[in-house]
Amino acid sequence: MSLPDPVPSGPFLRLEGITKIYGEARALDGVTLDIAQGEMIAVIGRSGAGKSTLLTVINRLIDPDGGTMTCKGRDVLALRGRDLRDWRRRCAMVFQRFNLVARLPVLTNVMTGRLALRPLLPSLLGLFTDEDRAAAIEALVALDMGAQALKRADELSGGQQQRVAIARAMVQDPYIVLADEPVASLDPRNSEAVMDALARINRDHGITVLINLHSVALARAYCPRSVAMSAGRVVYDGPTEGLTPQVLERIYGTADPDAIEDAA
Ligand SMILES: Nc1ncnc2c1ncn2[C@@H]1O[C@H](COP(=O)(O)OP(=O)(O)OP(=O)(O)O)[C@@H](O)[C@H]1O
Repeated sequence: MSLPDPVPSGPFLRLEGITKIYGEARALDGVTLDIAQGEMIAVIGRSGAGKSTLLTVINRLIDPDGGTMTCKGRDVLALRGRDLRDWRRRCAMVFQRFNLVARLPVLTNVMTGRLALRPLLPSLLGLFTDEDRAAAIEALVALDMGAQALKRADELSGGQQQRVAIARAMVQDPYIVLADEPVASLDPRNSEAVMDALARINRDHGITVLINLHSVALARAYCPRSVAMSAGRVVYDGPTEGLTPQVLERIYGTADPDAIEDAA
């Protein structure tokens, strides 16, 4: 899909009335959201609130049952074939479990992000170009992971593996990185390194970042804007500093940070 170059402000992605129903569960229930290019947004809320579903609908891994989604005015839900593949690579996902190939070198893992940019046959054969290699090294260096490039992925700590996954997302040349609980399985030091990496790609490369987080403290430290979900609905959308104890009580039923982490 050929979109105009990203602009620094104004709605980039617009969701209106997005609904996703699984049997009895309304995973998303009329979600309306405007996202500007270059934002770094935390998505918070209790377990089952719809946070993961929101990211996968944006990426179009799943399609909603209702509502509209536009990117710079273009109907994202109408994209098919090559345009849809292009959209998915422009919305790079980062998962809690990294999804790296354990026995392959870090560099190869990152280069697989480039496969989405290429015709199917070379992709199937896993053939990488010098350009792929250069892009992968550049992304690793940008995230202070250059020295690890030739190690096997499973030799790295969880935080380092997640930074490799972020480098892999970067070489997809994304408009937006959708990170689904990227630090949920990491200790505080590694969580910070991963959040720093996401903040860096946001700040230095202008990539919009949407992160599902269990921790309100991390949202406060890294994300100027928070979107809180409850039962598939957006119940708060505004500055993260506006998450007062009263607002948290409304979102989680408690304002106690430990109880919030357990509920999320
Ligand atoms: N594939 C599916 N089939 C059936 N129900 C689903 C499916 N995916 C999600 N749901 C339901 O949709 C609702 C929202 O789930 P979702 O995973 O988006 O929540 P979440 O906020 O990301 O939760 P968590 O923080 O636990 O990951 C839940 O009730 C969940 O059980």
